[in-house]
Amino acid sequence: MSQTTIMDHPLIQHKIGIMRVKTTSTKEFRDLVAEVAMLICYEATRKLELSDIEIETPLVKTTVKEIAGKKLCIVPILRAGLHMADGILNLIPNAKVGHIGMYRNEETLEPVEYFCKLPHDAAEREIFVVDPMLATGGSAIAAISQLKARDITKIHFLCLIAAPEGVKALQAAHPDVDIFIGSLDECLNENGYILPGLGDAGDRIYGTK
Ligand SMILES: O=P(O)(O)OC[C@H]1O[C@H](OP(=O)(O)OP(=O)(O)O)[C@H](O)[C@@H]1O
Ligand SMILES: O=c1cc[nH]c(=O)[nH]1
Ligand SMILES: [Mg+2]
Repeated sequence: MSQTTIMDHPLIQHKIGIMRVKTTSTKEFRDLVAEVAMLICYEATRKLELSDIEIETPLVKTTVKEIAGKKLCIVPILRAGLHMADGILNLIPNAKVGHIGMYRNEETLEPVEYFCKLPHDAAEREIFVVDPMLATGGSAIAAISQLKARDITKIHFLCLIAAPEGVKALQAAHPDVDIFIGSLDECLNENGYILPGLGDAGDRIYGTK
């Protein structure tokens, strides 16, 4: 049974609050994307399986835990997801990274895919799809459908900000995918932007507006 988890950690709420401020600089915004992604990843990896290994401390032999299998893969949805992936790689540096390029048509709000490159053994991996914004849900739904078409089954979705409309659509389209959300906002506006939101995440990360 999949779950939707909304983060209530004070650090996440504090940092997302700074990201919402329109005068927050590109550099600070970018740094915060990586930091909040890392904090959400901490929760999203809570159920990873562990196995026992024998080691020697400087004093005795003992048994310690390690992540079983070590088959993880982060899949950022370009562009804005890219910097979330960088933050998460600080926590799980040996994860492989796949990329899905997707942008929203500004009039129809439909996602347009322009790139997909995944590790050759992606179907054997536990996948963390990352994108800061879940608005209508179209981009996340299309990206996850693309993964499932390649026989990938163990999928989690991580975002910084979600609209209720997007959460509902994603849950309906992919009920098997766990969703981790930094902040659940109020609604979408008439242009498909999240309110109160933080604006266009990609533009704010890369300074393109
Ligand atoms: O839930 P949706 O309605 O599909 O909207 C969310 C998408 O919109 C943004 O990407 P955008 O299209 O602006 O591309 P960018 O990352 O290149 O800026 C965001 O990063 C998501 O991918
Ligand atoms: O509010 C929104 C909605 C979609 N994409 C963004 O970057 N921001
Ligand atoms: Mg954008």
